[in-house]
Amino acid sequence: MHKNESERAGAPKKALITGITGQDGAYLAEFLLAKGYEVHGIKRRASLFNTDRVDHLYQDPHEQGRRFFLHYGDLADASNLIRIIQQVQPDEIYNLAAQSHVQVSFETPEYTANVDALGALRMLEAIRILGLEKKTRFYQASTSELYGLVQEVPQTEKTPFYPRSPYACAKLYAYWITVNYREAYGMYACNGILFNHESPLRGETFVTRKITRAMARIYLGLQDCLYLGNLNALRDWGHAKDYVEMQWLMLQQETPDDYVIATGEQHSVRDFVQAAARELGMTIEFSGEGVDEKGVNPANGKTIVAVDSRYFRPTEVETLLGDPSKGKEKLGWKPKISFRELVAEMVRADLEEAKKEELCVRAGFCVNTPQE
Ligand SMILES: Nc1nc2c(ncn2[C@@H]2O[C@H](COP(=O)(O)OP(=O)(O)O[C@H]3O[C@H](CO)[C@@H](O)[C@H](O)[C@@H]3O)[C@@H](O)[C@H]2O)c(=O)[nH]1
Repeated sequence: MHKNESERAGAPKKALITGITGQDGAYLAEFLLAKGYEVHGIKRRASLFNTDRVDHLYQDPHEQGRRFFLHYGDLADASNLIRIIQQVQPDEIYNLAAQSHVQVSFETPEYTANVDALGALRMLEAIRILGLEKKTRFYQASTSELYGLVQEVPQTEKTPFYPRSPYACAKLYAYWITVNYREAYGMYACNGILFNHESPLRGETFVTRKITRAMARIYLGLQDCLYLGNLNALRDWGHAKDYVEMQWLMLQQETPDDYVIATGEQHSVRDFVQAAARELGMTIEFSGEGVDEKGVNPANGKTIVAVDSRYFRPTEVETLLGDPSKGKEKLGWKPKISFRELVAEMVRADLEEAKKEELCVRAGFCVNTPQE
């Protein structure tokens, strides 16, 4: 495996993670700290802390031998990125920050392009401006959304792209600029084409977390109904914890390359709802086919899942299925956590959250939890 300057000098390797407060950032930071890295993360300034996912990694600035550092920054701010990279002198950069919600990108296309497309360019340019092309390895969080209107099943590193949202169009630029800087300047830059990856740390408005959170709340009587969009959408869902290992592996090779990260297994949104319900011992039925179908609880005849067209996208990605053979062969990687285990873990975690909420409600503390 590749050894760099820092390791040869006996110092810990340094990693810089953009998007460290997100799901993947948190798992990756934990993973790299366990490997002995010094980990630096960039977080955006907000009026709330927004560091819940990495709070357990926080080290008091007065402690000696700290290996975890957070810096204020933003992918829209080039001079700030240059300053942080100059200060940290990272061996590896993981560019995970993004406006990552596909539906939201239809409402904020320009912002999404600025952060997701130009943000990647700003990072690559910063490395070049600082003359770190030979030192700093770069990972770009690319996405299966690039395949959009799929041209081939399953999708591999060679499948043509057909983006279907402002988000995917921005990510298409980021993918190609990463390839271009690799070819033009000999940089060690890689794209991980990640299929959907979930966990209890997933944001609440992505469909899996929305489902597990709602089912747990319905189970405890805190919510009546779950409104969803396209129940027929098919996704290749893996566990985020498995996928961050692959992100790291990509930067440890002799030569840089692009890889699909996926499970090779596909399920529909409807399957996910049913799997979550099963974990809670709830049986729901979807009556009839088509978009107006309703999930009914046979125990009391109540509708617990209903379709709301508000969640339909102007252009939908109907089906995604990845072929991770290249990563398996070249990097010796394979996902360890099954679909069933993923759903079970998410449901368990959300049931714990819902129980806390129930306790507050019963004790008279009114919490108005959003149900988006
Ligand atoms: N969010 C959401 N999606 C819904 C809903 N109902 C149905 N869906 C469908 O569920 C599918 C998955 O939606 P998301 O969980 O929002 O994820 P995504 O659009 O596939 O994008 C995620 O995965 C990409 C990797 O392929 C990532 O690149 C992207 O950032 C995001 O994490 C989509 O087809 C969406 O239309 C709903 O109520 N909410």
